[in-house]
Amino acid sequence: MTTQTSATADKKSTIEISQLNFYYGGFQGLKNINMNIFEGKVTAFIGPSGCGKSTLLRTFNRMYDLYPGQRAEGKIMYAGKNILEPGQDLNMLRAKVGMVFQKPTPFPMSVYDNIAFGIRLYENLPKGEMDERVEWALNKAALWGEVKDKLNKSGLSLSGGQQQRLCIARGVAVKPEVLLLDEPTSALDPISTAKVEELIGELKNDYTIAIVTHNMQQAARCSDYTAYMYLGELMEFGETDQIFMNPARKETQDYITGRFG
Ligand SMILES: Nc1ncnc2c1ncn2[C@@H]1O[C@H](COP(=O)(O)OP(=O)(O)OP(=O)(O)O)[C@@H](O)[C@H]1O
Repeated sequence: MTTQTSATADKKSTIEISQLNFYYGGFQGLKNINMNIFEGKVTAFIGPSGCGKSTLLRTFNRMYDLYPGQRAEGKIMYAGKNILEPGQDLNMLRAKVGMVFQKPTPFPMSVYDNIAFGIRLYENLPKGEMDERVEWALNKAALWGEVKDKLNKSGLSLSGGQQQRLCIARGVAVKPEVLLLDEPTSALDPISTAKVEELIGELKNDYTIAIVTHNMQQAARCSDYTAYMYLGELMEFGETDQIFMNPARKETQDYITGRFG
């Protein structure tokens, strides 16, 4: 049974999750999840290792569909449709609900093509417009200044922090509505982490963001809402300030104060 505060009741939702169950073969990874992801806000998912944070994030764009034996039941309403139903345009869904992974994963191609590649899958832009879009996306990811003279260099030649911002730029370039960030800073040094956190604060002006993090300070700093998960269940969900200052459940309190796990 999830504890939810009333402050979450009257906000506009981008994604509405109800009675969501998820299975890895015979193992149930998510149990009856009910929550909303609010428009233009950052929602952080926290909880001990293996509690289902990444599993939940991967249902929002049906990333799990790429793996046999994994299935979801219930409802995830996005743009007026239950995306779990058959017959969805998954390429379009993944363009609208983009994802950035824990480890930076640039393609083995130039910085420019790392951005242009994804755009070409969905749009046929003339060269001038493509150049503008690439610059726009790199600017959005706070990377343009550092790479504008290296656009033809390999994406793999950038530092880890720059590679992660390149991946964020790649996600932003196709103009998604939602960005899913799965521990986006866990492989980064503190300076790169601070840059990505600052970026998250700016990106939420244009996008709805869901982030999985092990870093309590990061969740407290970056998010508007926090969801605490445990053993595949959503234990508590509410405004970040309330979850951190005055959680309704003792389990949440124990986790965020480090008395658990
Ligand atoms: N491919 C898989 N096959 C079977 N079980 C899996 C698979 N991936 C994850 N699980 C199980 O599902 C549960 C949830 O895993 P998940 O990766 O979502 O947790 P998490 O909260 O993101 O953990 P972490 O913080 O360690 O990344 C765990 O018990 C895990 O062992």
